[in-house]
Amino acid sequence: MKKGDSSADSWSFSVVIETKTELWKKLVLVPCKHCLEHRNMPEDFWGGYGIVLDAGSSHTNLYVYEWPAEKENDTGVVQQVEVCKVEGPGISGYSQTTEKAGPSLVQCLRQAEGVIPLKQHQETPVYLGATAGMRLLRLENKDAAEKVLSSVEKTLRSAPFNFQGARIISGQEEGAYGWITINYLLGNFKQSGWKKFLHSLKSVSETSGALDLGGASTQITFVPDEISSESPQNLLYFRLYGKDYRVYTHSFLCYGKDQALQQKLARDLQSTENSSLFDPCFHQGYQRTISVSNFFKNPCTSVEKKQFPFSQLHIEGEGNYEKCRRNIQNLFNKTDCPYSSCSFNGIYLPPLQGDFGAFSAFYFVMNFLNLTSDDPFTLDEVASAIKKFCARPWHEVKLQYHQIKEKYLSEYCFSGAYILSLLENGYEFTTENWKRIHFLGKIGSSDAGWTLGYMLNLTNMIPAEEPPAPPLSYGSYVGLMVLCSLVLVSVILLAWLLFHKPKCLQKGVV
Ligand SMILES: O=c1[nH]cnc2c1ncn2[C@@H]1O[C@H](COP(=O)(O)OP(=O)(O)O)[C@@H](O)[C@H]1O
Ligand SMILES: [Ca+2]
Repeated sequence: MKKGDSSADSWSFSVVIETKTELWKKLVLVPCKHCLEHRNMPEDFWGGYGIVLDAGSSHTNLYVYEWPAEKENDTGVVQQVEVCKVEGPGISGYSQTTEKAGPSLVQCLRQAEGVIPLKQHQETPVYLGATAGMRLLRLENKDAAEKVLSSVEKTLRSAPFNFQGARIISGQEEGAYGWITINYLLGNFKQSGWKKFLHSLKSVSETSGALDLGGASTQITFVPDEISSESPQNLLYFRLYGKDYRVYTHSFLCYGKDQALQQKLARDLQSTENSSLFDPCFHQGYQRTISVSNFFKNPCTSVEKKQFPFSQLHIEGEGNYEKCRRNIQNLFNKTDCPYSSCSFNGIYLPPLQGDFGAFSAFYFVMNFLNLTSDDPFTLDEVASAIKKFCARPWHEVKLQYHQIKEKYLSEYCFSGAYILSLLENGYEFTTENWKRIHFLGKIGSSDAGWTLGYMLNLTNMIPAEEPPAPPLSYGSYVGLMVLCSLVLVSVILLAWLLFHKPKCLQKGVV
């Protein structure tokens, strides 16, 4: 397979999805020495930069990562040094003008050129991973999705970096790489000292679960207490630093916050005979008009398609949080569950376990609502804060937050209510384990998201086996030598005292 062939999903990736037994679908991190050769990367790859473009449904972000020259024996050494938000929509927004998708990335690629030293440009790998917006476009119009990918590939190949592929990643990968990122940044994979000792007593290491909310999909990934083989497509197996991890993951397409709103509106439309609608999830006084004909082209709403005697729908806000929650609840089908336990829509979910890092739109929304403090808010406090915000009239909200984009501002009430519905009704977080959700924007200098995990894996930076202990540092070596010398001198002194007792002691003279 040729380098950079974006049509192949697994050509040079050290993550390969394979079915090892009937029961396990395994996502194995292969310790592949040869991977670097396959990817035309220099052997002395350590000490450099890597670029990942996160082509999300709403927009594309370019991240530059840097790692030190020494292959350190600890996690958390790879760091984000730059992020650039691409102007305009996500690449799936170029379905009508596919040739413009690639050029939209040029400005951020130039910015990366300024950050990375010139002599390292050629060896710097660049990857683009597209998520749910492109998964939806592929469902709606495969040809347009391919053209968009070709356009971005063309642009990335013309940049001075080492192009490594532009592809649509699966929801399972998105969940897995998000989980890898946050646990890598939190230092959960490699422990030292007492922490390592404590963890070695347990069969499974303590890791943090990952909750990712995008515009078009949402992912939940964690290590459950007991693993059942009921739903193999939700189970992944990793071996990292010599430890096995059995991870549950699921990605819900159409349940990112933008598509969830589209789904909600599509349902509301079913019960209206006229061209205007009151919506409890928008502030009182807020108005929006949507085109009905475009609305049902989207795979997330197409099942609700029917003929309407009007082409424009006029929406008016009511600002009623409780009604909004009831309205959103209809998106989660909790009736049929073919497994021992489910989240919604008949999808297996094992009992929730441990702490969770909630990032991307989970963080953006909760941060806007001032609900992300270190001393976590209770579930009741969060609900009443969102209720209060939803009840504020639109003119007042707009006046106070005039600097915020109207699209975001007008939807924070819906988004807050949706986040609570997803977590409380969808995944069934309770008042008790709500405390274990931590809303994270960054960990250190790096954004929480799937991109770092993706790059760490593709550059083979997380080994399957624990690397041998490093040689001692100079300081520790000197310290050890001094300690040995002291012990040796003490032993000689003690022996001398025992075998050559001073005469005064031998004669019992005091
Ligand atoms: O500052 C912000 N405030 C509120 N929402 C934001 C902000 N920045 C990004 N978002 C939202 O976060 C979500 C990011 O989703 P993304 O584009 O990654 O989609 P995907 O992961 O489903 O492909 C979108 O809904 C976007 O509108
Ligand atoms: Ca995303």
